[in-house]
Amino acid sequence: MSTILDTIVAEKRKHIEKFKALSSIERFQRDGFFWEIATRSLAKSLQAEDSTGIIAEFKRKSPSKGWFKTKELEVEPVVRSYNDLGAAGVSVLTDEEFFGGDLDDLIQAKVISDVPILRKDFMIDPWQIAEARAFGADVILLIAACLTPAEVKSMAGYAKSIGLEVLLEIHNDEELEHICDEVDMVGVNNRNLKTFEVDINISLGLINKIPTNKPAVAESGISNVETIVTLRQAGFKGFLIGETFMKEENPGKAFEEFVGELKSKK
Ligand SMILES: O=C(O)c1ccccc1NCC(=O)[C@H](O)[C@H](O)COP(=O)(O)O
Repeated sequence: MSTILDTIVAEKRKHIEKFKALSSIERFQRDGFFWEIATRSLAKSLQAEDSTGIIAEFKRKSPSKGWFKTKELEVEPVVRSYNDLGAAGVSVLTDEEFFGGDLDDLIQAKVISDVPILRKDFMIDPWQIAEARAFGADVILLIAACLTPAEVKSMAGYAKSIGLEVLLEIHNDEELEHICDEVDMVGVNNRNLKTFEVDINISLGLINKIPTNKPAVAESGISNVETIVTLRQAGFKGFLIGETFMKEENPGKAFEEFVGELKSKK
């Protein structure tokens, strides 16, 4: 039986074939801005002394929850709040069909912020990595469930060669084999991308198997500060949070209140 991840990846292949014909990797790299846009380090930001560790996410909809607000929800006020009020990084979903995203969201987020920007998408081709760099990303996500270990190594190697950091996402013990030197951070997705089930114990069960030189990021299903305290004690440096903020009328305000509560626990 095919899963949502299979469906997303199949659509992604079609999208890449169509758009690759319009702009090649070489063309992205020839663009005047490609090498000039300075990149920011998420790994460093997560490890800074006073970091909240929160990678706050902007997404308009998700396969598990549908639309959070409207198609028209603007990036600017939400990302400005994330940036100004304590996010260690910002994650921007760029997939249009399943998450309501847009590459323009990425470049807008980069321009109005000074924290590192993660392009969150389903990366299966180096062409998408060049595209991410051209549209202002600092970090890309590689999902182990979509790639072989050899593909992770070569795609992460290409990302590093053009100045991007790599967050590798795993979900189980088998996917630990995808971790390689070229990867900067390891994320554990608490959401089973096949069933949508979310369980924080997935992160807690894998943390001691992640190399200590790669900052670990817990992803998905984090809805309260107590969970962050638990994950931090276990060794996580980063916490990727989307729905908890995006489901609120004012995601920026929800983020501010969350960070206020987190700081009071320190
Ligand atoms: O969120 C989904 O429904 C989903 C379905 C299929 C593939 C990926 C999906 N989400 C991507 C993510 O992993 C989350 O956007 C991210 O980790 C933040 O999670 P959350 O805080 O639970 O929104």
